[in-house]
Amino acid sequence: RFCGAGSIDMSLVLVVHGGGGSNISTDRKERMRQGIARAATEGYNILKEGGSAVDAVEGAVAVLENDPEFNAGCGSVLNVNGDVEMDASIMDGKNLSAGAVSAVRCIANPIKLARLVMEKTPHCFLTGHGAEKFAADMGVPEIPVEKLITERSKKHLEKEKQEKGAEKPDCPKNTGTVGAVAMDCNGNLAYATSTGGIVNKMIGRVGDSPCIGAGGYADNNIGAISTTGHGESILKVNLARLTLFHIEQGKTAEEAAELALNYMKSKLKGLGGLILISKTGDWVAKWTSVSMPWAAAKDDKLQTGIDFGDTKIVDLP
Ligand SMILES: NC(=O)C[C@H](N)C(=O)O
Repeated sequence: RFCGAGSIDMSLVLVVHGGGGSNISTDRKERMRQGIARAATEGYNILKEGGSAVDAVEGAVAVLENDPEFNAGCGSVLNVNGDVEMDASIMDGKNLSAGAVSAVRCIANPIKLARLVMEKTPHCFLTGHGAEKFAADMGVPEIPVEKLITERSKKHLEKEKQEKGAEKPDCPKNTGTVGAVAMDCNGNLAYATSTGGIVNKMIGRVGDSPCIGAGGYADNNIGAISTTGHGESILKVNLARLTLFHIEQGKTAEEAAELALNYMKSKLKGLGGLILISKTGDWVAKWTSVSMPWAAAKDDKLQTGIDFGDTKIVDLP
């Protein structure tokens, strides 16, 4: 079934997140809320024009990678060397096709490279030099690293080095990882997640975001999910697949999200968040971190939030 404009299916759903983390300053909050709303609207419009769930999550995440407020693409946090190494992954729930890249540098949109890995290679995960060579072969422009580094990310690294604070599972400071989940007019599900990782990380550190089953998962028979938070904890519990497992066991999206996040918290003191759409089109945004910017577009309404209980709803044009 192709949905062109004019045959708008009300089951279209697009949810995005801007990373589970600690307190966000008031003016940054406003910029993040605007960014997250822009990304959700972009993804939802792709769905309304008949685009696939994969097109929508890629489009929404690319908007957030290009927004310097978020820890992905431009605005990524810096590693111990003051360099940017980015991770991203994407998955098509129709056939479980997946693509991921890790530790990539000097490209604007890691999520687009992850999609190319999914569609143009027999593999599902490329890393470091190999991923960069593949990007060059695919004609993805190389950009100077300075274009990805912001004043805020430089200050963030400086402060982190002074405080010598290694990221603790119970206080993830690195808000701003981005993700999206979508259901298209054919009922297909997809997810995309992209991040700069955690500030002051070791060179070559890979987090949960590019790992299928940890940073996200999509299966039309169950649901689509993108996660954020303390990467090492998320990897250890396979947070995305664990959440979907609970849905397979008959839990609602809400119950599944709560069970999986609470498991990570009780077992590892790991905090984080997730966005999820079940195969029935129910969606949820949940977090155990202090905050998580999120936005959801469905039935031509846009909901946004950052802290607990601050949801705003507006009509989409
Ligand atoms: N804020 C985040 O979501 C960070 C990401 N999960 C990582 O550990 O790389």
